[in-house]
Amino acid sequence: MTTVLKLGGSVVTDKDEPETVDRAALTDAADAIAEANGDLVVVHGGGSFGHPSAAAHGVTDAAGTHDAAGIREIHDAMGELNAAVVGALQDRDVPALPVRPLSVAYRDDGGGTAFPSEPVATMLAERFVPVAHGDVVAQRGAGATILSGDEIVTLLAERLDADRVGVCSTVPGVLDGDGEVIDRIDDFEAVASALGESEATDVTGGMAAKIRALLELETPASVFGPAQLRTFLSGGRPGTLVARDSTP
Ligand SMILES: Nc1ncnc2c1ncn2[C@@H]1O[C@H](COP(=O)(O)OP(=O)(O)OP(=O)(O)O)[C@@H](O)[C@H]1O
Ligand SMILES: C=C(C)CCOP(=O)(O)O
Repeated sequence: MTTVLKLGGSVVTDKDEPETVDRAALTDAADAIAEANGDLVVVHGGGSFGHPSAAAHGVTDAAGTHDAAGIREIHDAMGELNAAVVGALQDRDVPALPVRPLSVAYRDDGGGTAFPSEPVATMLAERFVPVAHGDVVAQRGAGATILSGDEIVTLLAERLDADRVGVCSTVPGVLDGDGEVIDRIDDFEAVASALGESEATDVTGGMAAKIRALLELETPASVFGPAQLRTFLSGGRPGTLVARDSTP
């Protein structure tokens, strides 16, 4: 059983304070992951590390830069957060290892992304827990652009033929216009009017971009909040199920 789990940057950082880890939330998430069984790939987002730094350099998932110092700054900020996540997991005896996208992933001039999955698959085969993150990556014709953790989740889930996909964000699921959790989404347009951007600085499009990415997947994905992480990791389906067909 292979599970790909995204830990939202908004969960593991304080999105209102620049480059600040939310230690309590990260500890809770690491405790839940330490109890999980099966092959697990963790991907985390940018939160108050990647997003402000990308915004400061005018870089998004569509707008690139050739400023090498700026690219390094974004990558370093994400490296710092990645070290905190890997460290919290290793502190709980989870055999976590960092996976840094800038060194392996790239985009073509149409924005198509390649993320070689062999290093991740080999880590899994050796019983490690790979921990990748949203990052800045080279893009042909554009310098470098932002690759979101959500897109990495979909790319790795496909390449690794994942059985389960979970996206843990600060919200208990995707909310409708009345603030109620939507049980299931199989069509973007049906929910588009309720989907917005993130409330914090976010260069990759918040919930709307997340749902678009997850609807590309063959494997159904769950979107849920931190309080439901254990439920998801023990086989439950909390929050919103994003599934483009009738697969359960
Ligand atoms: N209909 C909606 N339902 C739920 N959340 C929504 C909705 N519309 C907009 N949002 C916003 O989307 C945010 C989640 O997207 P965001 O990209 O910030 O999360 P994340 O993946 O946890 O963080 P990061 O992008 O840093 O990894 C929520 O915190 C909320 O502010
Ligand atoms: C902003 C950077 C560098 C990463 C974005 O990843 P996301 O938070 O998953 O959208």
